[in-house]
Amino acid sequence: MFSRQARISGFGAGRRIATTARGYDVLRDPALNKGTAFTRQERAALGLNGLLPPAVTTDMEPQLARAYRAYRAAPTDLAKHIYMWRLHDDNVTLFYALLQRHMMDMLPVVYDPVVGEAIENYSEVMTRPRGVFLSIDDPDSVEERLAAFGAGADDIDLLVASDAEEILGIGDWGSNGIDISIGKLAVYTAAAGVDPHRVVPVILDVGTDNEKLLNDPLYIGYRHSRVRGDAYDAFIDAYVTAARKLFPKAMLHWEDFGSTNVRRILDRYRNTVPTFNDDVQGTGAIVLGALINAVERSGASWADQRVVILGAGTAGVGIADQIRDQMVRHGVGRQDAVRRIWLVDLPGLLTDGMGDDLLDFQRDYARPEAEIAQYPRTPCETLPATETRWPAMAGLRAKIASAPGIIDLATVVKAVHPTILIGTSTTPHLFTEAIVRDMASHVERPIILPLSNPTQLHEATPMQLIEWTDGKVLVATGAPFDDVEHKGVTYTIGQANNAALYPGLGFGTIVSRATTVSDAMIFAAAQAVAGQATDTAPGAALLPSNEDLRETSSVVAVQVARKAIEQGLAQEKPDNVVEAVRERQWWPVYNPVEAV
Ligand SMILES: NC(=O)c1ccc[n+]([C@@H]2O[C@H](COP(=O)([O-])OP(=O)(O)OC[C@H]3O[C@@H](n4cnc5c(N)ncnc54)[C@H](O)[C@@H]3O)[C@@H](O)[C@H]2O)c1
Ligand SMILES: O=C(O)C[C@H](O)C(=O)O
Ligand SMILES: [Mn+2]
Repeated sequence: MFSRQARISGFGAGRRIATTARGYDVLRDPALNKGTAFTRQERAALGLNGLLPPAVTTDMEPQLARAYRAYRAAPTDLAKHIYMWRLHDDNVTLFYALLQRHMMDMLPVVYDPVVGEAIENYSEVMTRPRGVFLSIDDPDSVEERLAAFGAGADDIDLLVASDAEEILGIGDWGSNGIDISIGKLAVYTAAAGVDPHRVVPVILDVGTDNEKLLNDPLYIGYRHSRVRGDAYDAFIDAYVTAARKLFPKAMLHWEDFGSTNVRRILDRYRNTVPTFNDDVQGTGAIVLGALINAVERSGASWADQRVVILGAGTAGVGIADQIRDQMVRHGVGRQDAVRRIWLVDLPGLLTDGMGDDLLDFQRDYARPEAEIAQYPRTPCETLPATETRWPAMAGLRAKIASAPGIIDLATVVKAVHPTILIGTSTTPHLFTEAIVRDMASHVERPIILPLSNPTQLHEATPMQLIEWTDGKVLVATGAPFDDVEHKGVTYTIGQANNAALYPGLGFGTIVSRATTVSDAMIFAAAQAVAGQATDTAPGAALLPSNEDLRETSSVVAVQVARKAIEQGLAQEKPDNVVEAVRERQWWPVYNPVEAV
């Protein structure tokens, strides 16, 4: 990703870079390269005369203009994504300066939704490898491979790792999933100012069950089915052990694991390592942020909410846990709070009769059989036999599909009259007009969050929800959507994507060097995001705009670091947390490069 030839002192603007590199070695190092922005003195000292055209453009503007033109000329979103990462190969500073200037345009190209397309086509997208590839085929080499990255113990703040079993809502993409670790880290830098030279993207290749990849001669990963069980756990442990040893100050971020592994991994490390799972906790917290504002605007109280969640996997139950805790904060008993949440998945409403077939983190929410005995059952087709992504849920559905049949979403909505409906099912169109109209007929301001990424997987579009509820809905979505006009009101759609939360959560953890990431730190992050969407006019978004991501993330980081200090988890306790966050932020500005 960058070379170690450059030793960088200080943070942010004004730091100096000293290098022993000369000539092409300077230009080929994306951390050092400034292209035409090298001054005449730097060109002379670094042996660049003759290797650059004569124009000297130290204020970056002409470079930004050139790069933006090239970006616009790329014919498709995927071509734009590839262009951006080629630019990054060339000049990291210019990449982030461009991204920051055109955040609303470019974030969806570098990150979600286009990152999903890039992962599906990664053999075309990959040019220069980025990050670290670890393999379960060679668990003894984990430390050696991480060490090959070339960073010292004090050089790394953050690692993002994925085993790519459940990328967004598009399933298993094996080693191609390195691009989600890379994309998440780009957002950390663009949003929060995490130094892009102090991070490591990691892919944990445990094989893939994706037949398409296994049969693709261009596939870049290991060609065998996913390894599970003890060997899997030992491999994860080898990664954590090596990462902790080599980079003892770094935070570990987990991304896009499958629902049968995700909680076990999180629970194993959360009390001893500075770590969080973005899909469980980051998502839970950004959704809670949106709901804090939605419930307030609905005029109802937290104690009166009834919540239906479609898709009871990693994200769905992560969200349920945050909602449960929020109800408890508002005086509801824990068991009562659990009873106000209904989880619906492939087998329909989850009930306690499903017993051991449920995933461990779902069990608390299973409805008592006695309660649902009278609910009508719907016979339904089972999934195609090839469906392997959710064996537990698909198996349960197959068991009950024809007799007695499942209790489907429409039935649950009819019976429960939810105030909040959330979609994390990876399946488009499941919030049908009939279901939404039914919900809206029983509640003044239905709160509906279709969250399945990428865009085309959303359970409904904001335009549909606004139309079907005649503008009464309070809506936020996982992917970015344009404003919707309805009866003279402009509805701005807040994006409930964890990208608005995890960068600040991670940066606050880094700045305070917290030893763990506590529930209170996560709640502080949710409150901090919610507090920044203050416009309550009709149609106003429930969350702050991504245009303001730097601002939002800074506030989140400050609140998270303060909470870590307050809870005694911080190893660094600056008197002025705001100043400490500001000082540590990396900005895409050119700094002087000195020859040594
Ligand atoms: N907006 C965000 O910030 C955000 C964050 C995390 C995840 N997500 C999205 O949420 C979705 C789920 O992600 P995850 O990590 O929880 O995946 P997961 O695999 O852990 O969970 C998906 C669940 O959906 C269920 N499901 C599949 N088809 C269904 C159907 N037809 N009806 C009901 N349930 C069905 C599966 O059985 C599984 O339990 C993805 O599309 C992902 O992109 C969004
Ligand atoms: O990556 C995203 O856009 C959000 C989330 O982490 C997801 O898995 O969908
Ligand atoms: Mn994710």
